[in-house]
Amino acid sequence: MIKETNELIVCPGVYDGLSARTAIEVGFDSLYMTGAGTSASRLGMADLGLATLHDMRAQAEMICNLKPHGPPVIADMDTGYGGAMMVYRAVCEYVRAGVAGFHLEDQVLEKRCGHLKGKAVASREEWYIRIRAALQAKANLGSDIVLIARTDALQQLGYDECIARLKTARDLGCDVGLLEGFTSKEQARRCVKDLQGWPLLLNSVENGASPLITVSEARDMGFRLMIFSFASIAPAYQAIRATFQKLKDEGIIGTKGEITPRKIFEVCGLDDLAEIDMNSGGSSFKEGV
Ligand SMILES: C[C@](O)(C(=O)O)[C@H](CC(=O)O)C(=O)O
Repeated sequence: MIKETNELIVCPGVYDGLSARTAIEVGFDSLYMTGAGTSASRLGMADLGLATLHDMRAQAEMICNLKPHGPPVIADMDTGYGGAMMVYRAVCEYVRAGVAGFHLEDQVLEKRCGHLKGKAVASREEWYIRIRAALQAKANLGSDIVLIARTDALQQLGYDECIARLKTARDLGCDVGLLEGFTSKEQARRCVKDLQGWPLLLNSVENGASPLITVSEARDMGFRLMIFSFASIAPAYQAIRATFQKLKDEGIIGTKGEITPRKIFEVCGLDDLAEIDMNSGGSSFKEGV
């Protein structure tokens, strides 16, 4: 997709099957699987490097295969979960899962969300080893999976170090760059200029370390991809908490009339499934559903 268009590709962050289905219902044609959201929903754990390759691949595989020709999914690959061999294996697993693109970062293995304090990054060479391993996997599988090089070095080592790392990542053959945690709009604009000609991804995390940048601002700045990591996990938490509080206080849930069980199941493919059954001569839906 990134090679077919010069338009900014906007990906809402999804963290589970229902949030992915909801983004598809709204009409997004590409999705981002957030690692923070996967860790929160699958493990009930903070984004501190606890989600394993197995957790991430399984969630990505489910999301990528909800619809036969569903929207392409960019998935978080954190640090690649180990050294060269592990990164190689992670890329092979993401390719087989149907992932369209992934970001691979330079934090130490005991990583944390890019918008928290106290991050530590691995050496340049350690990150390049991860990248070379990922590129080998791509080449050996003949895969066009998009490799997004993400640096988290800004907080610890400053802007110039990020640009140096990203330039090398670009020269090694990464498809897209991502500088995590811009501290100003000016810095974001400057980064696009400093890496001109190479597609860059902007990670928007409201109330995180970076200023709020809108889709149209990101487009004007020249970013090519934009992910909204917390687009579903934050509102989901807000809505679930408010509802639970209402249940606790008032003894009811208070769901709007149009949100029936059937409506939720429709979002989750009810009609497609009924069609498959009927086309196969099944009778599960003869009396309606
Ligand atoms: C992009 C990210 O890796 C994610 O998991 O969605 C996180 C988002 C977040 O935790 O704020 C990150 O920016 O590190």
